[in-house]
Amino acid sequence: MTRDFARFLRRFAGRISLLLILIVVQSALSIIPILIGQLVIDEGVLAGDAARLTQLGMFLVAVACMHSVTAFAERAFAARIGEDMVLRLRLDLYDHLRQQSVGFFNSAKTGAIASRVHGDVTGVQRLISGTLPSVVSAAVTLLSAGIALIILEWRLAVAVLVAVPLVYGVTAWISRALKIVTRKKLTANATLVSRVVERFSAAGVETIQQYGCAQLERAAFNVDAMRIRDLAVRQVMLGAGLSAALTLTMGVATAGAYVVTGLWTISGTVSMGTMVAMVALLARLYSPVVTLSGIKVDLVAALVSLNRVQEVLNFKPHIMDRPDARKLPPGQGASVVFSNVSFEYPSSTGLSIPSLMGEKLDKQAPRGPTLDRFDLTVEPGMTVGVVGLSGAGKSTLARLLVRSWEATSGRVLVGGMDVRRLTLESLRSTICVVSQAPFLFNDSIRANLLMAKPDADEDELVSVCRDAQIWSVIEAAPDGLETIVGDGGLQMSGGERQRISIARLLLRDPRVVVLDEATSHLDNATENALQQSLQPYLKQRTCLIIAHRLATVRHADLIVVMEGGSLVEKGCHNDLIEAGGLYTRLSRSIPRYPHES
Ligand SMILES: Nc1ncnc2c1ncn2[C@@H]1O[C@H](COP(=O)(O)OP(=O)(O)OP(=O)(O)O)[C@@H](O)[C@H]1O
Repeated sequence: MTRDFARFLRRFAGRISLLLILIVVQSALSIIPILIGQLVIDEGVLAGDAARLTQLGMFLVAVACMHSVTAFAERAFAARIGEDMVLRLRLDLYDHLRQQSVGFFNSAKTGAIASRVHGDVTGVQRLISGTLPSVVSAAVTLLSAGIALIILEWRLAVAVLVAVPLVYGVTAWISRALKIVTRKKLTANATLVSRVVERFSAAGVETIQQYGCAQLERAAFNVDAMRIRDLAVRQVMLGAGLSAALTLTMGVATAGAYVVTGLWTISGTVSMGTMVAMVALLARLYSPVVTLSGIKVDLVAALVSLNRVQEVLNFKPHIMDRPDARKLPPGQGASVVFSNVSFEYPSSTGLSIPSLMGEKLDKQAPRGPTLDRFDLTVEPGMTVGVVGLSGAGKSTLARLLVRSWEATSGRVLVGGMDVRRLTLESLRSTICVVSQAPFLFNDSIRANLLMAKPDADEDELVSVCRDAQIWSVIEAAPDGLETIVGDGGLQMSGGERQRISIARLLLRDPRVVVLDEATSHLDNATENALQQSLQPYLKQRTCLIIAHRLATVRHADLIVVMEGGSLVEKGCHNDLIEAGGLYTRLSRSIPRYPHES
């Protein structure tokens, strides 16, 4: 972790060096007035030299001016560097998370990820722009006050040093306890955020209300919140205990210094000015120690945050471009081939970071094979219907195609190339999957559409919405394309969401289209109209239509029937009905609509 942080800091080496110089100058300037104070008493006041007094006074003013200018510059510069580092860290984290596979996000809790990107990064920011400059400043003050004390009276300096191991021991012991508590508190915070994000989503609230489990949920929230309270109190008590112990040590040491230097002054060993300067320096010496002990609390918290950020940055994505990955050559259609593909969803362990997953998910075992030696060839421009019982593995085919997961054995080919040899960017711009429950972002319909083609003009948007049979709905809405779809698109009906995402697919204009129950929420008439308007579009593309409703696929060039992850039947509608197998049973068990003969 320290190595990673050092590598990260190296990117800012030039500016950090400048900051360090500013801190050193600023801290050294805070010691000079004390040394001048000694001269003021001995050479000005006690010697009765008014001219020397005035000269020293002017010198003090000059030092004060320089001190304030450097202090201001140091603060401003530290803040700038700190914020720049945080920006870099946030972008690194964002880019890294963006590359993680679907499996990573399936296993991780959304709230836990959010608290890494926001809470922990803010913790690191405090480290960089607040804690680190304070540490350096306190250390430099400590050093310069120590040197000045040795120059003034080395015997007192030695006496003071005796207290150092004691201070160090107390600090180290409490810091260890603090580190554990801080880590636990951050995890507890993430758990609470995850609960709030999930339970207070529109769908979460609806489910809780429907099943009347609000009291149970409240109790669970209370447990999480109480845990944070207890840990926060323990954290503050440890920090306060550390400060109290150190303040007591400093108080005793200062009293001792007063008595000792006072006796030396009485016996004439040191001058009055030296005594005043020594006591002032002692305060300068101890105050950084107290500051450093306080900082230790922040430092521990910030280092834990940094560790948690690094943990994410060091987690290698499971699915990424190979070094020799290529783009799919341009062309019209693209074939899709599943060649002897077997697949088993792996256990959650290793898919994501344990501290993002929570204990239960981390212990989940694999569920067994989902696809078993599956073979299918879809020629360019062909439309293939995929049907089968729920859980047969139909949607898994789509997930393997876009490489959200990788086949355990066998090969998946698009345009004749193994998907593992294609760049993810090229693969995912070639294939577009519309699922049964498409996700819309809480923004306008226009913004959701423009995701697929940011430069699409108004005519294009209207045209794809007409083809997707959603334009009449948008036109009738008071805000038209500016209508906000709500959290997850929940202010639209299921069928409207599906049609908006089909419009988005049309804008994206991929070479391979996968419609995974993409029209399942539509009434028959609307589905028919949609099929009619999509026909010319789909004819030019390679198409996989996954459906339960057999009418959706009956006109496909080929229909494949899946059972338990294997292909059990294939043919056209009439052949399959005649064969009297699973397809026929499916056709009987699903209620027929009047137009399905
Ligand atoms: N991310 C996952 N992790 C583990 N198992 C999964 C995951 N996604 C799906 N499965 C399991 O894989 C099997 C096949 O799922 P899949 O979604 O492909 O079925 P399907 O045929 O599309 O079903 P449906 O018709 O109900 O949509 C199911 O048993 C499911 O529980």
